[in-house]
Amino acid sequence: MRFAKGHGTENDFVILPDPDGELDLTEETVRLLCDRRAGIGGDGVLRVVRTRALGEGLAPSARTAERAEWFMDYRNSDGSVAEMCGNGVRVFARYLLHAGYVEGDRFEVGTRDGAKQVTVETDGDITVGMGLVEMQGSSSAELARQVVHGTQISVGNPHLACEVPGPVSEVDLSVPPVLDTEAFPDGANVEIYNEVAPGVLEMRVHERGSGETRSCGTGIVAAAAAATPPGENAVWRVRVPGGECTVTLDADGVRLSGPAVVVAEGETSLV
Ligand SMILES: N[C@@H](CCC[C@H](N)C(=O)O)C(=O)O
Repeated sequence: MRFAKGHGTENDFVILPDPDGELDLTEETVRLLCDRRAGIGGDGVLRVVRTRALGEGLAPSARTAERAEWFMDYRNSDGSVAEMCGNGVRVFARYLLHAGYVEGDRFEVGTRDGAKQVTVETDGDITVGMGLVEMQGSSSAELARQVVHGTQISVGNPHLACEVPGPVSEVDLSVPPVLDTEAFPDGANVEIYNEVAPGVLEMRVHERGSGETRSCGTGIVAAAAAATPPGENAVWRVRVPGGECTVTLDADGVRLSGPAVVVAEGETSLV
C-alpha cells in the first residue's frame, strides 16, 4: 500500500491514503507501522478517508465533521483511537494539498471532535481552529520522581497541563504518569510547562497512547490555555523539543499555528 510520512514540529505520523474507506486498520497494524525499528516509525497514524466512507458513526457532538470532504482518522502509536490531534490536523492538511485532494488556502478537516478549519498562511505555516477548549478544574499526576499539579482541560481530547517552577528539561517523563482515574477515566495527555519569557512557554508532554513525544498540538493549546488568565486574550509562542508553535486565544476562538511537512512517500508491505 502507498504511504507518506510527515511531521509537525517533529510530532511524526505515518499517513495512509484510503479515500474510499477500503482499509481495515487494526491496532496491531498501527503498532507495527509506528514501530521505529520494525516498521516505518511514528507517534501515530493518519488515515486519509472521505468522511462519507469513514465506516463508523460519529458522536452527536462531532457531526459537524460530516460537512468536511476529508476525515482524519487518527490513531496513537499503541493502536488506540483518539478524538483529536492538533499537529495531526496540520500535517493531514499539508498532505491533502500535496496529494491534490484539496485546493486553496482555507478548507475544513473532519475529526472525531468535529470539523476543524484549516488556513494555509502566506509563510507556509498551517493554522488550525481548535474549537472548544474546556477548562475542567484542578488535578494532579504522579511522575517518575515528583507529583505535579495542574489544570484539567479538554481540547476535544483530555489533558492535564501543569506549570513547573524550573526548566522542563529537568522533569523525568520516562514513565507513564499516574492519574486520578475518576477525573480521567479514559487517561490523559500530561503537559509540563514553564513561562521562560513574557509570552513564551517551554513545554514537554507525555502523550496518552504514544509516550513522550517531541510535540503535541492539543497539548500546546492546553498549556497556553492554562497559562492565560481567565477571560483574557493572549498570543503564546510555545517551544517544544521539536520546534515552536503559536497559540492565539481571542474572540474568534483558539488557533494553533506552526510548520507541517510531508517528508517521504513510498510503498509498504505492512498493510
Ligand atoms: N499529538 C497529538 C495528540 C494525539 C492524541 C493524544 N495522544 C491522545 O490520545 O489524546 C496532537 O498534536 O494534538
